[in-house]
Amino acid sequence: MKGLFITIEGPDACGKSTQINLLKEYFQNKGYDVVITREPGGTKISEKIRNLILDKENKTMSYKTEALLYAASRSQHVDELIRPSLSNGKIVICDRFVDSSLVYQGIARSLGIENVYNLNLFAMEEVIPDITIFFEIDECEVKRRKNNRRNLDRLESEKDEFHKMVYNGYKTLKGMYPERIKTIDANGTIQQVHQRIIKLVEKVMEK
Ligand SMILES: Nc1ncnc2c1ncn2[C@@H]1O[C@H](COP(=O)(O)OP(=O)(O)O)[C@@H](O)[C@H]1O
Ligand SMILES: Cc1cn([C@H]2C[C@H](O)[C@@H](COP(=O)(O)OP(=O)(O)O)O2)c(=O)[nH]c1=O
Repeated sequence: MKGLFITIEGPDACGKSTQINLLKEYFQNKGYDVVITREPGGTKISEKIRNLILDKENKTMSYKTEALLYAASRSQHVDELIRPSLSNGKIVICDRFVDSSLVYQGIARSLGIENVYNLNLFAMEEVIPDITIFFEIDECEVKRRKNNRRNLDRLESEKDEFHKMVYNGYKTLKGMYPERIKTIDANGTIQQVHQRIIKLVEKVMEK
């Protein structure tokens, strides 16, 4: 039995983890076995790689190194947690996955979508999300939500221009993979956004 692999994408602080927790409860109440996880991270080794990448002290890290580390973290995550969970018929909900690399490293860091995709194909092999939910949100609302946080990591501290490239990058990706990547309006209250996600997910599960 094959499970369901859902990934959540969007700009920093758009509300992904808040919604992932609600979605997990929703599925559990329906009796499903759910695994929630995140990238970079999700396993002990991948979390160590995460600390290395996001540490503000590592100012001289090259963009290529960054892309390779994200892919290394993903490879471990897929082999140790995601693939086995899906093989056991579980629903896996992951906060960011390959599309973050395509957008942040491929587009915003200008390494090229194709280059970044190829090295991630090596990392993920056949494990591609069944559905990717992209959180579309007003720039001002993201800033408000970000202000609720005290410590910004190395990538979050990038300038507005970088975050604009990320946001537009997601729109480019959506054009490339319209069947897999679905957009939801992430403005509004936590409950409003949750209901929009449920609607979308129910449609996917009907198929
Ligand atoms: N719909 C919402 N309206 C207002 N604030 C929100 C909403 N969703 C999340 N937040 C708040 O915004 C901040 C970032 O949310 P979080 O879920 O951590 O985002 P992400 O996982 O995308 O970084 C948190 O302080 C969270 O409580
Ligand atoms: C998974 C992944 C994340 N990232 C970035 C996006 C975020 O700025 C950061 C992860 O931080 P995190 O705190 O997990 O995300 P968020 O701010 O959305 O809650 O790493 C990449 O650049 N490439 C990737 O492949």
